[in-house]
Amino acid sequence: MAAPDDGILLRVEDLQVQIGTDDGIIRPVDGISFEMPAGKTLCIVGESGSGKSLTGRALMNLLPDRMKITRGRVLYRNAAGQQVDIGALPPRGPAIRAIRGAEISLVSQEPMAALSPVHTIGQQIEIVIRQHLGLNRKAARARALECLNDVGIPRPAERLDSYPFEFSGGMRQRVCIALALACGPRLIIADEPTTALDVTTQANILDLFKKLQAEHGLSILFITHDLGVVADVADQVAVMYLGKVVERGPVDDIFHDPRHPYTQALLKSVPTLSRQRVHRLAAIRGMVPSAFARPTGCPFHPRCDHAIPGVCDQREPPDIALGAGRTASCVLLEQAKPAPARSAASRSAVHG
Ligand SMILES: Nc1ncnc2c1ncn2[C@@H]1O[C@H](COP(=O)(O)OP(=O)(O)OP(=O)(O)O)[C@@H](O)[C@H]1O
Repeated sequence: MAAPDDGILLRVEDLQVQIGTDDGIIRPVDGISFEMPAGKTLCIVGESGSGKSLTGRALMNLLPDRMKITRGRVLYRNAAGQQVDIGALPPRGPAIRAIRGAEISLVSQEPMAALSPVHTIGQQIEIVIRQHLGLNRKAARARALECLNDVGIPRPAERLDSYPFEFSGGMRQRVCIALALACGPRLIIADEPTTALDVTTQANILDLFKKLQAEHGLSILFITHDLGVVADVADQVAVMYLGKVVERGPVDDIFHDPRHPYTQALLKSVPTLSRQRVHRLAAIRGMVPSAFARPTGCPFHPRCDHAIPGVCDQREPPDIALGAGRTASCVLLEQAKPAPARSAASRSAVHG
């Protein structure tokens, strides 16, 4: 079906992912909704176990065995301008294979796991190009060279014949990004791509994503637990907690006017140069509960300083609309008025 171009590349509606385990069924992604504007970066942020990675994989219909999408839609506007529900496609069928790796590609945290140790990086990039773009060997090699060049690998013509172990961690992540770029994708899902890297290399890789976005008009879904990374790269933010998107909106609104108690607590737990001098950091009390021990009502209520007994432990909070593209799910906000529009102020709260 042809879709009107409203600037939204991907619209996730009420998405739920279920896992059948030996101990029962769990729902690590439990009815989430958000939109990805074309050519922008959306960060999904939250603590470990909040369901960020499985959300990213569900968007590519690339879930591990025993997991499936049980509710909702992943509406993607493809290169031909048609709207496709990715979640409804057979996970191993030709339709999703034509999208995965070609229009939507994945960069994960551990480059060594994504690359074959026994093939040169040239061979690995060329095979993807030949598969999806149908180019001959010579043209595929030229395209692979262009990709290595694009991601800043020095002496790219020589490095095409190197094996992954011959690269440093940061250069290996650049190779993975080159692989993800090889077929000219429209959306890159980057799952904690800098977590395993030292701080300087991390900053270089974040700059690379920004450069590639500016040059190729890429949309990027960036999954991270690090609010410093969010402040650096995000246009839009979705905050996840225990399988739910508890707050979402433009990055400046999330940093300067967080409305959900979980977002507020996350921000208070981030060191800043000015805050370090005068305040102790506030850790969020307690732990993210196991997916098997999901609290009733609001999933955050056992750790929330503002929880109202008899309400937050009983009632699932509704998504409250707080302005354009802005929602938060908390009963405390039910009487809230839309926040005033914010200017693109600095995100110095995290950068210090
Ligand atoms: N293979 C699996 N089998 C059973 N449960 C799983 C599996 N993978 C994930 N889960 C469950 O789903 C939850 C969400 O996992 P997910 O990897 O999406 O979290 P995350 O927010 O990306 O955290 P992290 O940063 O630690 O990966 C986990 O806490 C776990 O309960």
